Formats: sequence, structure tokens, C-alpha cells
Amino acid sequence: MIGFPTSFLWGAATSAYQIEGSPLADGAGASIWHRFSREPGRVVGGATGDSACDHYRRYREDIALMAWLGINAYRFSVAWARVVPDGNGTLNPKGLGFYDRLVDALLAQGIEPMLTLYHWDLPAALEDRGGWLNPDSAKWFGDYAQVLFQALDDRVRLWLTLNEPWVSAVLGYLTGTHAPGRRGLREAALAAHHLLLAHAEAVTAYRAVGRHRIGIALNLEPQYAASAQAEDVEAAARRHIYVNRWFLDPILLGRYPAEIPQLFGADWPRRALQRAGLIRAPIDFLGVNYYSRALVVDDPSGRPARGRLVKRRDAQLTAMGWEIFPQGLTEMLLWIRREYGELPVYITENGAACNDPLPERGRVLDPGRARFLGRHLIAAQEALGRGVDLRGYFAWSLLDNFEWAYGYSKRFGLIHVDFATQRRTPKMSARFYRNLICRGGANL
Ligand SMILES: CO[C@H](O)c1c[n+]2c([nH]1)[C@H](O)[C@@H](O)[C@H](O)[C@H]2CO
Repeated sequence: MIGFPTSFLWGAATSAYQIEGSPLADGAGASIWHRFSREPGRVVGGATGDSACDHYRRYREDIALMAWLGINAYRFSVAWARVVPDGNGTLNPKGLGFYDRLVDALLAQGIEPMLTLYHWDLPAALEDRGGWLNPDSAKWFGDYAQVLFQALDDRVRLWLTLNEPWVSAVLGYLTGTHAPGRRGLREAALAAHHLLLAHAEAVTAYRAVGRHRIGIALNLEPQYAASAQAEDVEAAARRHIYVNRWFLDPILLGRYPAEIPQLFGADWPRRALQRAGLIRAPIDFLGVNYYSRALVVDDPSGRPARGRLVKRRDAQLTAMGWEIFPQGLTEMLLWIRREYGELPVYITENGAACNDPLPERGRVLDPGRARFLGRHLIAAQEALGRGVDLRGYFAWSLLDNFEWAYGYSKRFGLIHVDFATQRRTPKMSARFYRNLICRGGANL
């Protein structure tokens, strides 16, 4: 088995709303998650990101932990409303100042920043103007991106425009389980289209001023038919278009899959098809967020892909109920290369929620997470050996954090956080990852 290149990035990932806390500090504006988490019933336990991991104030302590961990890269996101409180207008120097200091502190430890411009926390002031349903949203995002390019491109060399626009569109506008909590197939398709136009707007803006590399992070999930029955095979094929190709094709090919308008039917915004060509703004790398596979049965009532997810009885599951399926990562990486050609790839998220025990004598024994990481790194190594241009791996997540609608009930961290005291305790999986990084990934 081929080894990991010496240039390989061994990272960990977080996002602003999930770890920072202090959402309104120093002139920051509210985000849609600041609002949504306050709506009764939206988040388990009524939790909010008001404190989270208090990273806004403890970032130096957390960077010291990153240095101990031995990671050479760190993926984080910028809270748009911290930097531009009303979303499109006056800059907030204090908000930008936090990220300026964060980047400098990372570089001082030899840690490469990978900056996600948008990880779901739209400024609430823009939601009041229609949010991602407003055709102006692409320009709002481009203007915001420009601010960050000007301020940080002298030190940030890896940029991501959006984190999982599929999740933003489907959970935010179809299922309503994420902010802004709207429920409409047509709204989801329109929001998705504007998110893709926003991505292209930022990439185009970057080409004019940027000196480094820019990409996007997508949630990609191989779809398997639960049986050999034709209707299940066809349902898995439909979900593959819906989950994977709906975004990959416009971004990398400049066109929507022909099947997408059929899946959405009358809810598909016809104008979107004429503008699909605007979406393809060549990217320098693709971020792949991989967690599991889907096992699909036919479900004529399921909108829009008419497929339903099932679990194998003997499947090993994480605490999220997601099947542990490392081979799906290898297959997804190989498929991307076959389907879209040579493109550098980073695994920008991979990790597991586990029912971790409480810290005892300064230790948290989470062998399941260590095993999850090891098995997926072996799968990544397999893809490398078969020619995938894999440049790095970012474990999700550095810290236990605010897991969106699950609040603090699901823990993904390599490092345990006691949210009452903000005490950090590296878990067994952190030591496993640290030792692996020390060996450059050898002897997995
Ligand atoms: C199917 O999983 C998705 O790809 C996914 C999983 N996750 C994500 N996307 C998000 O990018 C993170 O903010 C979540 O905290 C993380 C864990 O739930």
C-alpha cells in the first residue's frame, strides 16, 4: 500500500457557529442560527451557540492543543455576520480582527489555515431580505468574499467558498430542520441555485485578486440499492443524482444533470437551467465531506428522489445512526476521478459521533472513534494508491461542539469539551491521531 506523501495535510475541522460562542460580541450581527436556535423545539434541549466551546475567547488555548495534536492544517469557517454585521454593507473591523489574529496564531505554530467562507450561518439581516431565495444573494456573497480575500489572502492559501450547499438548501429549505427552517421543494431548488451562483461569484472574484487556491466542500455519499430489485436499483440511481450530481455537475461541468428537472418536476425553477453555465467557475480543488453511505429502497412518496433510506440489520452504526462504511470513501474518491477527471481532492470532513464516557483521571476512552479514523484513513490510502490526487485529511472535529439541531447531545470531537467548565480533555482518539501524524500515516 502506497504511503501518504510528505506534503499531505493532516488536519482537523470546525465551523464558526459550532465552536466560537460570543455570537454578538464586538459588533457582530446575528446569524440565522442565532435566531433559529432560539425558536422552541428547533434544537435538542433548547441549546444555542451562545457559548459553544467559547473559542472566540479561548482560541489561543485551542491552537496550543492543535500544536500538541501535531496537525499541520486547520479548517475553520468565518462567521459572515461578525465581519459584515448586516451581511452586505459596513465592515466590522473588530470582527475581522478576530480572524486576522486567528490566522497569525495558526501560522506561528506552522499550521496551514483552510478557510471556509460560509458554513451555514447566513447573517439574519440578509434572511430578512429573502436570504438564499433572493437572486441578489450571489452578489452579497461575492462582496463578502472580496472583503476576506483582500484581508487574508496574504496568509490564507486554501479557501473554500461554501460548506455543503446541499445541506443548506435541503435541510434549510425543504425539511426545515436547519436554519432558516423553511419547507418547500421549489424553495430548496431556488436556494440551491443561488448558492451555486454565489459559489461561482466568489471563485470569479478570487481569480481577479487571489494568489492561491480555492474550492468548495461538498457532502458526498455513495448510494447503494438495498436489493437487486429493479425499483431499488433505480431509486438508488435517482438519489445518486439528487445527493451527489445535483451540485457536482454544475460546479465541474457547468450544467445540471438532465434528470434533476424531472426529479423536481413543476417545482424546478426553469430559469435555473438557462443560467447553469454561469456556475462553472473552474476550482483548484474539491473538498469531500464523507461520513457514510446510503442504502436505498424505492419509495414512490419520497420527494424529490422517490427513495427511502434503510439500515442493514448487522450494520455498525455511529451515535448518529450512520453506517460505518469506510470502503464507500475509496469508491467515492475513485468515482469522482473517473467522472470529473484529475482534480486535487481534500477530505475536508470525516469523523464519528460516539457515546463517549465522561473524562476519568484526565482520559476519555473512545476506541470506536480511533478505529473509525484508522479505517477511513486506510480507505483514503487505498484511493491514493489507485491514483487519486488526495492532498489532505481533516478530521471532524477538533472539539466536541454544537451539533446543529442535535445541540450538544452528539459529540464528534477528538478533544472532549466540558461545556459547563470549558475544560478540554484530549481523547484516546486524539492520541491515536497524534501518533499517526508523527509517523506520517505509516503502519496504519
Ligand atoms: C452526512 O453528513 C454530512 O456530510 C455532514 C456531517 N457534518 C457536516 N456535514 C457539517 O459540515 C458539520 O458542521 C457537522 O457538524 C458534521 C457532523 O454532523
